[in-house]
Amino acid sequence: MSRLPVMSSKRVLSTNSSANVQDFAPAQKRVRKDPETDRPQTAATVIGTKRPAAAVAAARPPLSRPVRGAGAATVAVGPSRGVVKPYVASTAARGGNMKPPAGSTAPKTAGSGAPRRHAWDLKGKVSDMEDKIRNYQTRVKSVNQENEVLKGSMAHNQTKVVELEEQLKKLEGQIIDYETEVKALSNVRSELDKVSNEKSCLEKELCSLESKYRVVETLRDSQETELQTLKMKLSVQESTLARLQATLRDTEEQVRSLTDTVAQQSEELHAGEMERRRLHNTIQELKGNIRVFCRVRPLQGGGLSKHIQLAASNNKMITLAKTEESHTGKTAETHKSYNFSFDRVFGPGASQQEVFDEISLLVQSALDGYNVCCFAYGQTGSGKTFTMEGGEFDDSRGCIPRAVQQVFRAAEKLGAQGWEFTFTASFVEIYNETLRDLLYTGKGSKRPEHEIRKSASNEVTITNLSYRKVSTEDEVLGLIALANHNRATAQTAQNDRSSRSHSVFQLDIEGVNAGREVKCKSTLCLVDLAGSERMVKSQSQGERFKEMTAINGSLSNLGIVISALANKESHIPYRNSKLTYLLQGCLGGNSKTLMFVNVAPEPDSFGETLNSLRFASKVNDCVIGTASVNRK
Ligand SMILES: Nc1ncnc2c1ncn2[C@@H]1O[C@H](COP(=O)(O)OP(=O)(O)OP(=O)(O)O)[C@@H](O)[C@H]1O
Repeated sequence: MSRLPVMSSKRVLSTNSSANVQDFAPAQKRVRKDPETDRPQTAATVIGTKRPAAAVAAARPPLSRPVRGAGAATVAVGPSRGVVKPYVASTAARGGNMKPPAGSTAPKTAGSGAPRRHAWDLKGKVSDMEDKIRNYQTRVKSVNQENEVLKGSMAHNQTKVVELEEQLKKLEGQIIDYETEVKALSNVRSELDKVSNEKSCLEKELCSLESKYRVVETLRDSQETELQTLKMKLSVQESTLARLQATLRDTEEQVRSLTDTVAQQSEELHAGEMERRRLHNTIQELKGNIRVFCRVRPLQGGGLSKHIQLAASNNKMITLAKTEESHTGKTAETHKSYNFSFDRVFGPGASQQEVFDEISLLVQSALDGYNVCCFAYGQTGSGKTFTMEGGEFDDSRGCIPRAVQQVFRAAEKLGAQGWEFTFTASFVEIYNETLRDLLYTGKGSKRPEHEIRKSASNEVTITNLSYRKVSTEDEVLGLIALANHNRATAQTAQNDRSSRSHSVFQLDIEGVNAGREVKCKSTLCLVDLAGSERMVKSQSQGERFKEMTAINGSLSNLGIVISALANKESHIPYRNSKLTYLLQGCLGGNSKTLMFVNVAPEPDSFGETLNSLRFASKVNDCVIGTASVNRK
């Protein structure tokens, strides 16, 4: 690591010269290198012999020799060997390191050329030895000093070593830290790689985005241009709008005034509608609350009937004329004619529409809140069903479908004036004084029985009868078809039954004008009566006798009721027959009644026609009291 501190040992080593190292090297090694060591130790063998003093003095080394020059010799003369080496040999081996002091006169050793002491010069040798010893002592002292220095240095170095060890520990800790850091850094590096990958991806994306941006910029520029154009257009439009707003304000003002006018006119319209109803009713009352129309059926083979004459001057007279043979035989024949006057007489050529036009005013009265009852009276085959129901084609449709159509159309028109209507239809047959629901759709075996009930508010209802809510003309026509189907089923079981039963179609009408808090309620009742022909008692037997009794009873009671109403009798015998009981609400003071007397033009029906016209004439003479509207 470059951050590691430089070892101080280098400095320590630099203080010691290579010579010093050699000086303090082990003595053995240096001895081996010394050539003097191979030489025979003659000096040792001559210890104790005398030598001259001068020689000794000459052989003595100078005292001022450098301490370091004797280092190796000190080791060489270590006490472990017990051998004293000659100083000369050791110093000679050192070369230039041990320089003798200048001016020294000591005899040279054999190696260096110094004079050798003679064998006898023991003193000189001793002196040399003493010199050597002193020299060695000096050197030992200096070595000791050096040793002390070295010890101090060593202690210092040891301290340093401890310090360095501590530093080393620290550094090892640091290394661990650094290694951890390195690991972390390698993680960082991998992260960095990832990031750099991501970066390159992002750069690519950026490139594509930049190209897109350029496209968008182009687009923006074009849109800005467009925007400018639009702004210009907008300003034009704004000025137009301002003009239009001014116009709108004027128009709103006009609308307000028109709304006021409409409200005023609506008031007037309502008042007008009420006035129309009042006048309409007045007219109907002037015409009579019970009216009788006579209708002559065309001859089945075509042509004109001879015995029925209709007044050409008006359409209210009918004359029955018959020429009979004289019973006395005095005259060839007797001419008898019977004149009858009705509210209206329709000849064989009268269309269904012409007939309906006359009763449509009464249908309007039903919508205005008056009970209306319209029934057809006449012998079998005289045209009652044709008048009331008619045929399938539009032209031949009878009073019931036309009345239904008128009711729904008128209700729709009145809706614009705030009226809302609900309609309930029922269709019932009275046969042999028994009621039968013609709108029944269940199993024949489970047909319920019916009773006529009168509520506290004098409303007549039939128990278990189907009362169907209807809202369209088609729904009602569907119910009429269902009723005809039910009648036809009964007819096959019992021949010619329809001629011997009364069928009563009732449409209950309820109108509400919520805005004006006005309500009205009425019933439009359209009845196809059973054939009115009388049967000779002797010819009527069994069921037929029972039927005829029931029919005659109910028809004659109808006449009685109408007569009682006309005479304002205290008791009106409604309950004497199912027919009058059921029609109670539609007959009398609170209703408008229309009777069709249908006439068969055939000569053999003369008697029945006469009877029918007589009955109708009686009814026509009745003036039933003023009808009151069912309005709240
Ligand atoms: N005004 C008329 N114009 C043309 N055809 C008529 C007219 N009146 C009745 N008819 C025809 O005469 C026939 C008998 O008429 P319708 O069935 O209406 O008599 P009805 O009195 O109802 O008889 P019933 O009492 O048996 O029911 C029918 O075929 C009918 O189409």
